[in-house]
Amino acid sequence: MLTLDGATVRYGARAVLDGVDLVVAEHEIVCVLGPSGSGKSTLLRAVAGLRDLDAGRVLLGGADQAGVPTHRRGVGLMFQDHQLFPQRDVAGNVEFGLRMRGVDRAEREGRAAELLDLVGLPGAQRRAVASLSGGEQQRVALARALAPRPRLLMLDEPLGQLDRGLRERLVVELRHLFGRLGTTVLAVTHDQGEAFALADRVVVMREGRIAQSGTPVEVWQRPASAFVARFLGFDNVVPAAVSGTEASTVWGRVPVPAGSPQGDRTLLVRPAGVRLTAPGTGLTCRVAARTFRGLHVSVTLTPPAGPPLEATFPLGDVPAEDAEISVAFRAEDVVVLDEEPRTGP
Ligand SMILES: Nc1ncnc2c1ncn2[C@@H]1O[C@H](COP(=O)(O)OP(=O)(O)OP(=O)(O)O)[C@@H](O)[C@H]1O
Repeated sequence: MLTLDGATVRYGARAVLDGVDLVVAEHEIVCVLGPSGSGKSTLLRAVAGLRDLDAGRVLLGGADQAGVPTHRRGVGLMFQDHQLFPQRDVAGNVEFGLRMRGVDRAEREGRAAELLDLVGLPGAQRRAVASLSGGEQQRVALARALAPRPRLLMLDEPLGQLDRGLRERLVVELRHLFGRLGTTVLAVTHDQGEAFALADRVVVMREGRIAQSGTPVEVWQRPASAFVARFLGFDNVVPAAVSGTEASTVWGRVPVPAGSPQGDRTLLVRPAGVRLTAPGTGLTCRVAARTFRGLHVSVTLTPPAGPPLEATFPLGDVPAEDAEISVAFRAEDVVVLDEEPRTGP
């Protein structure tokens, strides 16, 4: 459906999109994730034809899009800054793209009714945009983007403005809706929870390049690098010398899964992989902080050397603040990252 082939965009001397190769298959939902400024929006704008490439190609359905204007690319856009027309009612907004394409009135009205049903706003045609809640406006924007039946739907921070509860609900609805319609989706977000809930495949960007691409489970279980691990919120990342099923680290010896990469590496220890042991039998740490998080407690530990260690303990099994405790590591929650660590300070 969509192929980016060495896609490059420069501002001055700086490549904000740096030779990106990406393929999105028909019916696939791909979410591009990355920190602010990593080039996510630029990637979408390049695919939409809102920004020309300085090198490389964008192909849609196999056809090179160089010189093809946005409205002829057959893509639907729902962008952060792409607000609804406040002076039009809901139907006027949803039908906008169809009117531009000269679709007759009966068909426009039929399509608008169908889409408003789909997005959970049946019968809202005559409502004023200003009378809608943020979530309802987002649904109307989605119906508007879907109305012309785009071959590719592109979303930039689709749920960015909404509060967390509503976002979590809408993201599940969106995934069902796209599945039902068979829509191919390329979405951009800085919210990893949103990306993981929505996507068939997640693409993590760093400084204009793809740092990792994989299913949500693959990326979550095996971050490709310390950058990706930290971006996902894992802070227990240390250099390690791996030999067999053991690694030597600043936190002492840490068991690693069989078949892990060997030699000088970077190690990720998931917080769930830090467990309490009998006093004196493991790594002695001081409890620096505790944060209650529903069903478990996040605990920051100060080991004798090296960076703080993040652990999660079940409620009821939580050491007191300032206590000295002994911890060991569970191999199944340890990941030896594939990348070679950087040398130097
Ligand atoms: N018109 C422009 N002129 C100069 N630099 C630009 C321009 N547009 C974007 N940039 C720069 O390109 C880089 C990538 O921007 P982009 O908007 O693609 O990032 P992003 O990952 O979408 O970030 P965010 O999550 O903050 O929206 C940024 O450093 C930005 O400052």
